Amino acid sequence: MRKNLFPDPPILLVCSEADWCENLMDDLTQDAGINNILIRNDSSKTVGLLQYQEISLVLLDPDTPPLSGEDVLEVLNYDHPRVPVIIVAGSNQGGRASHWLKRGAFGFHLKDESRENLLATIRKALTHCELQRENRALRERMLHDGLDQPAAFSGLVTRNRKMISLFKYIEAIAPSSEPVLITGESGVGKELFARAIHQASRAKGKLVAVNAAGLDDQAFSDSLFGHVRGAFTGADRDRAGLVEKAAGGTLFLDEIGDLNTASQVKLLRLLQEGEFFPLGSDTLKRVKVRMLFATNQDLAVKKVAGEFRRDLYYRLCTHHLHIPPLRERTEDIPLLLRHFLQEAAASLGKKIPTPPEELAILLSTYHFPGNIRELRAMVHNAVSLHRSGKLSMESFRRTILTHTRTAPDAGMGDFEATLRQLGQLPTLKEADEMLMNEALRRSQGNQKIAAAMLGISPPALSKRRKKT
Ligand SMILES: Nc1ncnc2c1ncn2[C@@H]1O[C@H](COP(=O)(O)OP(=O)(O)OP(=O)(O)O)[C@@H](O)[C@H]1O
Repeated sequence: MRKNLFPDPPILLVCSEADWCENLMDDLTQDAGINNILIRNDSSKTVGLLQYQEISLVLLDPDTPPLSGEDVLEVLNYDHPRVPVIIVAGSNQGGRASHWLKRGAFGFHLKDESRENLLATIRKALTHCELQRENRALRERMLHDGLDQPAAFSGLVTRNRKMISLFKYIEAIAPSSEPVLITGESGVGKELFARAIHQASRAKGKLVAVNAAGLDDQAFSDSLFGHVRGAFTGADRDRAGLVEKAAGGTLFLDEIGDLNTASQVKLLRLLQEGEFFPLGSDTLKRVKVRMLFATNQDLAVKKVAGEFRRDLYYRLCTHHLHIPPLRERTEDIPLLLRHFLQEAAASLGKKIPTPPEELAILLSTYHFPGNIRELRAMVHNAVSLHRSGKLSMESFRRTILTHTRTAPDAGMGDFEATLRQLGQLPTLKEADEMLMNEALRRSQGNQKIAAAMLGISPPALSKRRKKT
């Protein structure tokens, strides 16, 4: 069976010291799972090879004959500017780091230095290349309209432009192994996005989801990394964790903003090194798994407050999707309404009810703190109450009215703040008129809905409008 090769495309090692090359290859395979390396002991073959073979990065010993290291580096930088070159030099080059960096090398290491530093630079260069590749793919994708894999997004109902751009972004980054952070208010569809990323990645492994909320460090480590027999009371046999179950696939960690600080350290190690210790074991395990994270909290604020590690924060943000709340994409409401009417009717074994035309308008006036989950619940509730004829708007009205009047975040704080900033207040008559106009604008001219928003009856609204 063909082994999984990493990285893909390979690393090119240009060096004529065969023993050193072999040692380095062993170390890279053991310490970083790097098993795709080409070796050339003749520097004149380097440039030619890159003409027909894609290469991730070049490790160049500048003393490899017959060309000078400076010449090879110059040609590589000129002809293949996207391929980073790391100089790995003999001790005769000690103290010449700035010489090589000024000439465009990505990094400089002496052969007899610790491997750890070299490994860190290689990892950095590989990430750099991957991000560059994704940026190019992203740019190309933005220029094209359609989606390559519409099936991956079939569960996400939308016609909003921002959402479609997010789908395109996902297609561009789906093949990458970098983490993705999905943010957005509760109920906007973060889990559905995680599923779409997994599907678009065409990964062979499974999608495994875990919720980090309420997990202490022991529960987190046990869930993710598993344990060995005797690790704690009751651990009567070895048990694999979710990371292993997701190997070759995707691990989706929801509510990442709630992760305790001890677990944050372990997660960072998993992300950076792909390594972890099962509970009670001192044997490192290594897996390849794509990691997705979701939260409805502002991680930047948590980072500043010292509740979320800075290094982990920056690692998570490599790719970031922010899903807009439903109130910012009201054009989706009619589509979602139809979708959930069909879903609810099917699950309740009823005929799909016809909604009144003004239902979508009523819904678009509401701020939906619970987003799509809230809309779904409203529709399921209305369909379960429905007997025959047109769908009644009553249950929708009641929910909206209750939430609008009682919600602490119904926008009244903003309104008061705006009022305080006004130099001159409007007269009561002017304020009356402005409010009525705004309600009618939001309700697309529907008097009944506008009146409900203002807390008066439709005849009262009509009377007041005649007076102004
Ligand atoms: N665009 C959409 N089309 C169809 N259904 C959707 C869409 N977005 C969300 N939903 C549905 O809304 C509900 C909530 O979605 P989901 O669980 O993905 O939200 P979330 O952002 O992960 O929420 P939370 O932050 O509370 O975990 C689910 O039933 C989901 O199927």
